[in-house]
Parts: sequence; C-alpha cells; structure tokens
Amino acid sequence: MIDAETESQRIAALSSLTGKLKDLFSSWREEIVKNVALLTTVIDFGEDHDIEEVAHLFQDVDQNIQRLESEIEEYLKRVQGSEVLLKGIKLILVGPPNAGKSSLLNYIANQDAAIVSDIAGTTRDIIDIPIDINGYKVVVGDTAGIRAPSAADTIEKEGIKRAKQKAIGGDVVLIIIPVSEEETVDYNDLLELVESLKRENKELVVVLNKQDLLTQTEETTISELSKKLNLSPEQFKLVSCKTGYGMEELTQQFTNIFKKISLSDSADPIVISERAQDLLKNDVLYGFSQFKIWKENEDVVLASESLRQSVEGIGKITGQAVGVEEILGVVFSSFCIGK
Ligand SMILES: Nc1nc2c(ncn2[C@@H]2O[C@H](COP(=O)(O)OP(=O)(O)OP(=O)(O)O)[C@@H](O)[C@H]2O)c(=O)[nH]1
Ligand SMILES: [Mg+2]
Repeated sequence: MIDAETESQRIAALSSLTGKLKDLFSSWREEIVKNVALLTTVIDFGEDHDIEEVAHLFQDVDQNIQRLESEIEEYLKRVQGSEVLLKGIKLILVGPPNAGKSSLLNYIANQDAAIVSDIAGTTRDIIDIPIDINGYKVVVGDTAGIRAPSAADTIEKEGIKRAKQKAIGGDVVLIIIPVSEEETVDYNDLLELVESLKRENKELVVVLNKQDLLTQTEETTISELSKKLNLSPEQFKLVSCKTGYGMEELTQQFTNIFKKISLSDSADPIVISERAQDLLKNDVLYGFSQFKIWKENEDVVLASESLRQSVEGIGKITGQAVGVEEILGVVFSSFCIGK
C-alpha cells in the first residue's frame, strides 16, 4: 500500500493481491483445453463421424472461442484502463494566453502551483502537477498559451509547439477560453487542435473561464462557441477561477470522464504484469486468430494446433504446461469415446 497515493490506486493495489486472477486464467485455460479436446475427437476418431457432425463440432468450437475471445479482449481493455489509474490520468490544459489555465490549475490543485499574471505568455513551458481529483490520481499539465506564432517570441513559439504536442499525448484535454477577451482567441488555430484531438479520440472539455466578466447569457455564449469549434454544447463548461462558479460541476464532469477512461466503474480495477498482457495478446488471442483461419480452411489439425498455442500462452502465465494426457483425459471423460 506504500505507493498507493489515492483511493482508486489503493483499490487497484488490493485487487491484484487476490487469487481471483489465477482462477480466472485457469478457467480460460480449461475452456480452451476442452475445445482442443473437442477438435481432437474429430482428428483421432474422424472416421466414425459423418461430415455433418464434424462441421457441427467445428461450429461449436468456433462459437466457444469467439465468446472467450471477446471476454479476453474486454478484460485487456479493463487492464489498460486500470493502468491509466495507476500511472495517473494525464489532464492537459491548453488555450490562448491569459485564459486562466494556470489559475484553473491552482484552483483544482488548491495551491499556488503555477505562476499567474495578467501578462500574456506567463507560462512558457509545460509544468506537470500531480493532484487528487475525487480519489483519482491526476497529473495536470499546464502549458504555454496558444496564440498565432507571429505574435509570440521565440521561446513562446517553442512553448506553443510543445503545448500542442502535449495535448495530443494527454488522456483528457481541457481547452480554456476566456469569455471576456474573445478577440485574443485564434479560433482557426483552436479548431485545428480540436479536429486533431477528435481524430485521436481524446476526451475533450472546453472550459469557458471568467464567467464573472460575462456580458451575455450562458446559452448564447455556449451556442456561439459550439458552432465555431464544431463541438456539441455539452462539451462546454462555464466557470470562474475568481469566484469558483461552475467548479463543482466541472469536477463532477472530470469524475465521469475518469470513470469512463479507466473503466473503473464497471468493476474493480485489475493489474497484471506487462508480460501477462503480452502473452494474452501475442499467444492467446493470436492463437484464436490462427484458429479462425484454419477453421475457414477446414483444417482441423492446424486449427487445434492454434488453440494449443493459446493454451500454452495462458500456461506461461499460470505456470501450467499442457500435455497430451490432459487433452486425452478431457476427451475420454467428457465425450465417452472408446467404449
Ligand atoms: N476576472 C477574472 N480573472 C481571471 C479569472 N481567471 C484568471 N483570471 C486572471 O486572468 C489572468 C491570466 O491568468 P493566468 O492563469 O496566468 O492565465 P494563463 O492562461 O495561464 O496565461 P499564460 O500562462 O500567459 O498562457 C490573471 O490576471 C488572472 O488573475 C476569472 O475567472 N475571472
Ligand atoms: Mg499560465
């Protein structure tokens, strides 16, 4: 528990200590062995089966394997979600200069982590601050204000370039726009960024800051900007770092996004080693994909060989090797062959 800094990390650490994982892997392994055994009955006792029966058997195995495949893929997705939890969710703040990016960071971090000033271009390079938002470990990256390079000096230009790169590498990106100084915002540039973030499927929230200086209604402001940036109105949040307006709603939205990307709401987070993940992908799932190819070619022997590779993959994780006896054992006990 020493490294568990937040609640979600603590849960993740706990769940890795249980023997549930091994049971799960063993049950997958058993299931695949059973299917290898099913195919073996065709190989070894093929003459006694008519063609239709063989095709039927193949169909059954295919269905079982498909079911298992989606289960394992789903599982790997959850593992990746849990990894995001452990490493910390990367939340990147970008936007025009003077928008209040550093102010927002200070507000959510509840400390003066970044320098705030009314001089545009105050933050010139990226700073990462680890904070806890509703139990989630989050690393907030504050960046240099994005404005037209012609208006920025050399150091600032480099900062802007890095800000954009940083945004692309984040898990969640907040674009901060000041509602009071819209003329300073380069919407073409921001639209370009929005489009590239969409392509990368990043979670994106546009934070409209300085609500205390707003001169028109919230609805009008949001509807205008959602058109300009080609985003839905739900992706906008109006706040004020000065008065705290909208901050609770914003943090609530963060939590919803964190739950979504870490998949930690559906069940306990899971942690397995890098090696186990590789084996699941490169041996188990790969074996399944090979099985499908040989099944298409109606080659029972190679289809069954492919599944053996999957069994061996899991065996490397759980420390179980597969022997002929085991497969034959399942064949004889399950299918009453040889009587
Ligand atoms: N009225 C008002 N002023 C704000 C608000 N948030 C920030 N400010 C002010 O806006 C100015 C710029 O804030 P910063 O947080 O430094 O802005 P930034 O986006 O980090 O700016 P750069 O680092 O230059 O890119 C400061 O003078 C803040 O005090 C707000 O909600 N309302
Ligand atoms: Mg700043």
